[in-house]
Amino acid sequence: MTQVNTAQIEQAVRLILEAIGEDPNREGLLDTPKRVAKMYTEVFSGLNEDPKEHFKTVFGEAHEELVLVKDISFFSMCEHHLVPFFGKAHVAYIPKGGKVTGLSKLARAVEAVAKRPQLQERITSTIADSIVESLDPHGVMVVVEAEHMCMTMRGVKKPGALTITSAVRGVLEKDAAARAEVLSFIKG
Ligand SMILES: Nc1nc2c(ncn2[C@@H]2O[C@H](COP(=O)(O)OP(=O)(O)OP(=O)(O)O)[C@@H](O)[C@H]2O)c(=O)[nH]1
Ligand SMILES: [Zn+2]
Repeated sequence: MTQVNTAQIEQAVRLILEAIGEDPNREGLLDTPKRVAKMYTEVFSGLNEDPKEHFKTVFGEAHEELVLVKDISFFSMCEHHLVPFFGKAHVAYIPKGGKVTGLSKLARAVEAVAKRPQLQERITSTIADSIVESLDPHGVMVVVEAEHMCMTMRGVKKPGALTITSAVRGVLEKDAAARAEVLSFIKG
């Protein structure tokens, strides 16, 4: 497991504060480097986690129809600007051969993948591929909707703009009606 170098983060934050013309020794900022190091340790904790680990929990249930956990809230950090993007992930799969995983494990996998410097597209496809590799299901569909702070608080400044990404695997790739059913459940 990679250990986060908090001393290095603290040093870097002090340098950034100096670089913007702040005084890192003024009272209000004294503990800031330490707080930021603690915060980064938390928000990047997914770097130490393999989402597939969570899918080791399987129940031998003969359910070979849709399972959808929707509205899984997540917070991630855009790898280009290191500011947050956040929203909801919807994770659907059709189990095969009695490989049904715990419902919370789908949300745990989202957390593991989101808590890294990320791209929304990569979050979406990594979750889908982890389910395929671990559970070998009939099909998977992951839809992620998020607002990117780098598009709202800075740069192009478009608050409310929502980015939607999807990753579809297996039978859901070919079956438009099944895909539509998943989408209708997500919307409903
Ligand atoms: N595809 C994708 N792009 C992202 C994501 N998060 C942020 N971006 C984009 O990454 C791009 C980086 O563009 P650059 O031109 O290198 O950086 P920039 O000058 O800060 O760009 P602006 O945001 O347009 O000001 C921007 O268009 C962001 O909107 C993401 O999850 N997926
Ligand atoms: Zn960004």
